[in-house]
Amino acid sequence: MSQLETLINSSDENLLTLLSSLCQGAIAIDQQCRVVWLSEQYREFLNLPSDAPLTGQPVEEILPTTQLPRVVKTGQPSFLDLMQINNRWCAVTRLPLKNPDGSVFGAIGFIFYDNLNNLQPLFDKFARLKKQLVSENLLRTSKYELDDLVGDSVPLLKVRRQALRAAQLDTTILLLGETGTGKELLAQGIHNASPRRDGPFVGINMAALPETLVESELFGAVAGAFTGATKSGRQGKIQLAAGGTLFLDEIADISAAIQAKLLRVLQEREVEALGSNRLEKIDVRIIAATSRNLKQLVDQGRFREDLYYRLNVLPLRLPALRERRSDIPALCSHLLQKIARDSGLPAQELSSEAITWLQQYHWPGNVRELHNRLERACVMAEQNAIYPDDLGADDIAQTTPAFSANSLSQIRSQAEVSSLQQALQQCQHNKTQAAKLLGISRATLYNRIKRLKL
Ligand SMILES: Nc1ncnc2c1ncn2[C@@H]1O[C@H](COP(=O)(O)OP(=O)(O)OP(=O)(O)O)[C@@H](O)[C@H]1O
Repeated sequence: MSQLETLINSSDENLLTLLSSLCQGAIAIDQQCRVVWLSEQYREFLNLPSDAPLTGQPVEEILPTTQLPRVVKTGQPSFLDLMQINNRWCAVTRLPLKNPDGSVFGAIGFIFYDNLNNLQPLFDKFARLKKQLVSENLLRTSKYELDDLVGDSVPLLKVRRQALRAAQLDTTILLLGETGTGKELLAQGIHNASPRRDGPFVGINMAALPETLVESELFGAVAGAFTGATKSGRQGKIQLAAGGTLFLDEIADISAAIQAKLLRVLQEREVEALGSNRLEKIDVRIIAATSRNLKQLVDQGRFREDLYYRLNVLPLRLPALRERRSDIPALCSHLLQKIARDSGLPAQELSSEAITWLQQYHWPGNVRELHNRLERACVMAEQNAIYPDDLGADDIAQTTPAFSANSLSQIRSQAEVSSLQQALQQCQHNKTQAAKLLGISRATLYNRIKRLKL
């Protein structure tokens, strides 16, 4: 029996009666964040049947948006928070339960929802400010759920299962996979399946930022910290993600200086804004992603080994599209419907020739390239269905390289070089258009050009 259960059971109900009378709902959880006690009133408020066995269950299963686990983890109370439960505004107070030595053995939460009329102006203001933050793009909301990851091939189902389990833990996640395989989509899905789903989801593409801006974008800057810094200073993405998830895309593309600063964030959970000498505690879950071989970069001395191990706590690998060709038909129908919805045009059909071509193409840009080719086809198609030419098949020399003793990575590089060259040629060296055609970001295209020494 846990310490908390002993405490509750030994109080011959007095403690429980007292707690229940103080508020309109109360819940106690233990150190493992399992429910130890729930007041009758709270049970009714949550519409839970009176015979449903609740004790012993992870608290998130009863209250998906609860913040009590954070109180257990940090030992910090939150005296007044506003949250919506069952579409009703509630004022919530959460307290950690501590041993005399300060260690936390549980937490208790109280909610108030009746007679809150005097708090209505506060609720209105809170809702208004939240809306304003979203509209000013300061509070990012993530739109994708794990179910939006289309496909039922074995490797996709595996990664979706792993992601669902990973979402419940608060550890750092490293998403691996080629460009366009859905890493950002998966990161959003994990955030939305995690206890942090009500917090912000803040994404940052490390490769797209000029070196000079990375530091202030990520860690923030105090007023006047550098030439061009705003008068009021700038909040960093890490601070903006407080209480939520920070998604660091293209993590391999950061300088040694940023690697060192990020290591401190991961190790100490502290951040120091540019120009400040104050360390600020932060509460974010980090999901990093890369399409590059991070371990190889570590071996080459181009990425810090200690940072690599801090990031690689829970690696999830997204399969390339060519490794899950059986998902192509479902993806096509999903993407064609999306394109039709976005453009307002009727959804196009694929000819059997197009399906064959889609199944055998090597997809260097993965799902993003599939989306772009289908979008282009919807514009190009002159007949009542999409044909391979509409998908740009004639632009690609689809020559299967004759087998030689080349290593897989050599073959892959050759394929990359040839598709990059063709795309650049086709777009008269306009990099934005070439990146779009290949289904990769401009930053990725620049990286590839540099890496492949084109
Ligand atoms: N399994 C999938 N189901 C549906 N859509 C997908 C899937 N995978 C990727 N997509 C779509 O493909 C596009 C690219 O995905 P995303 O941006 O998540 O890839 P990425 O791996 O993060 O790419 P990069 O490495 O270039 O940043 C997005 O429009 C995304 O919605």
